[in-house]
Amino acid sequence: MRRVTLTQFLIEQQRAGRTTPELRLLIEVVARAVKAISVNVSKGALAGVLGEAGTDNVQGEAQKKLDVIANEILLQANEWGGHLAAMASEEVEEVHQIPFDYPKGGFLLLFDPLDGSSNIDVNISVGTIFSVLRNPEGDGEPTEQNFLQPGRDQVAAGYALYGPSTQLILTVGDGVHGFTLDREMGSFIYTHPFMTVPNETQEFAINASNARYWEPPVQRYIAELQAGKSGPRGKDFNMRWVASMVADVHRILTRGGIFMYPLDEKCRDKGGKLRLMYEANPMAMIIEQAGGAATTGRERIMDLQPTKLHQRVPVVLGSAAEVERVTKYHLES
Ligand SMILES: O=P(O)(O)OC[C@H]1O[C@](O)(COP(=O)(O)O)[C@@H](O)[C@@H]1O
Ligand SMILES: [Mg+2]
Ligand SMILES: [Mg+2]
Repeated sequence: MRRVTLTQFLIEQQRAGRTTPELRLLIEVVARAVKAISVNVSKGALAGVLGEAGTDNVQGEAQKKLDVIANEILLQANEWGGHLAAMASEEVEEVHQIPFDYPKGGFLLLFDPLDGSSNIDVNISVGTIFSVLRNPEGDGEPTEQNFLQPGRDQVAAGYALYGPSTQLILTVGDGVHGFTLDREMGSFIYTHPFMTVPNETQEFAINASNARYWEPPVQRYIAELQAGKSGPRGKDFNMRWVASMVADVHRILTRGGIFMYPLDEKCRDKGGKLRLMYEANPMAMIIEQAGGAATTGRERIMDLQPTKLHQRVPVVLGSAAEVERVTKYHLES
């Protein structure tokens, strides 16, 4: 069987006019960084990368060593070859400018370097999430304001999943494509063309320990699922919660389902739990490109006008029919 590498796939996309040489190279640099992160993640205790870093990030969360390592790998790789003007990361408070003596590129890169940090030390899947925007300053130096573009303006989005195998999932606005890392060859191989989310599902993902804080529409929706065959839905539902958004979303992309981190009394002051610019927006683009839907419970995530780089939002995404139902319950309440 002919094996198509990520590079070959991207060249095909470029030939078909779906991407530019600059965007192709940017994605290749991100993929190279992902390989380096994958090596560190898989070595675990052997490389001494587990445990706390002893520092807090901008959001006041304790950083793990791998949060810091993954962030450094992505920043360094992209400073020197990513056709970028600037970057933004979950682990960095301010916009990270590309060094001054280097020509500015036309894109902005945003990322969550290590998603699912609480799973690092217990050897459960973690990931990296990224989003690419245009630099509205042309070749000028971007400000935080320049990053505050709605998700519908993303030119590419993707994530890497460091699981039993390392996978890279990518969209440049023409469907969702999956690649699996061949560790011996060091190449990402095109294994999952045009991934789609089934419209209906019997599986849901939510942190049920927050049930007492949920709003009434979420209480109603989950109670109906839990009622199973004898309830209004007339069928049984199963539940899964990895607590790594990348892993939970990847399951939904593979076999359908709904993922929710809704607004609740615990996270109301912050606006939600998950970050808009480098968690919700890229995942929303991927899920929509795969035929699913993504809302805050009230509005489409990709239509939100961001107000802050590290803004948090409620997230409801996955199989379209289920997301529509949850959104309808919110709008009716
Ligand atoms: O600990 P909880 O409430 O289950 O939250 C899990 C969620 O938090 C996150 O781990 C947040 O991501 P980070 O690890 O990048 O901070 C998501 O991946 C996941 O969906
Ligand atoms: Mg995260
Ligand atoms: Mg993170």
